[in-house]
Amino acid sequence: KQFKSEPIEMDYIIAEEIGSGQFATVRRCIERSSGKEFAAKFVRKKRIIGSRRGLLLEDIEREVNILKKLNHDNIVKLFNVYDNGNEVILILELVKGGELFDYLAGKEGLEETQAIAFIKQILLGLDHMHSKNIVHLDLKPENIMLLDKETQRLKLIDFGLSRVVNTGSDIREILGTPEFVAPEIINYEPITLATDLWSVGVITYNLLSGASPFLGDTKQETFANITAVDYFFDSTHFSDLAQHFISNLLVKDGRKRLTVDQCLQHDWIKQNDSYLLSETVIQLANNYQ
Ligand SMILES: Cc1ccnnc1
Repeated sequence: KQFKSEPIEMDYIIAEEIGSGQFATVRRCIERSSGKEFAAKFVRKKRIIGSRRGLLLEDIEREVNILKKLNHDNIVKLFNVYDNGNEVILILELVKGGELFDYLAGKEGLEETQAIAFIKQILLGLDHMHSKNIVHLDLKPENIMLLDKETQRLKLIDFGLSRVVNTGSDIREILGTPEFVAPEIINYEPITLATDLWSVGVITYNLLSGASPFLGDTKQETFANITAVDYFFDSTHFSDLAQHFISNLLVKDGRKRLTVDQCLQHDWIKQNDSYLLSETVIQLANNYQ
């Protein structure tokens, strides 16, 4: 038995719904023994083979096994797993600040320093995953949450499509969300760690401009724009450094894209370090006046 079979209500008080997706509902919960808050992700199991509802146990186990391997500030932590027959319930770290998607809504893009701070955290979480040959495959603002409204700390939360990419087993499955998928996904070519870096390019474009570089009126149009790498920097939202960063990620050949390490060393990301350091020095100086 790999998941706990006693009723979850024995150990947790189940509270309000805080998120829901195609196959899962997330509710805030409180651990009875400690009073600590967590997120309980109820993942529906497929009852009938072929039915569109619910996930196969093997797919749920894949997400659990991947989460168990990960331990990083920018990745949601997994604490426990229950199986009540109809659902598998993941007890996860509670992330309360809402989706990056909603934070972006209604804005015409973020200030460059804010976007850099967000992308840097996504890259740090990705660096941890890629160091273990784990690829996310569904990076998008809906799957990135703010820890809380005050701090600007982010966590990657959904590993339902994540895979371990190792030499040999080349995965070729249509996955992910049209706007954010890389050309190799559409062309049914082997998926590599670089597949995530394409999505980082799309998300960066999105954070700076509020727009989506490849979005068409239909899924087919979006796919055509992606495989043609047909996008442009239409407006004043992009500094030269930002354009250089993005255009070295939105590259058709995955082998030619920046790696996570190269992204973290890129001047667009590094420039912010000096900005943050100077801000800190100014704060300290003010405190001593
Ligand atoms: C939606 C969600 C998922 C995981 N942790 N907190 C909130």
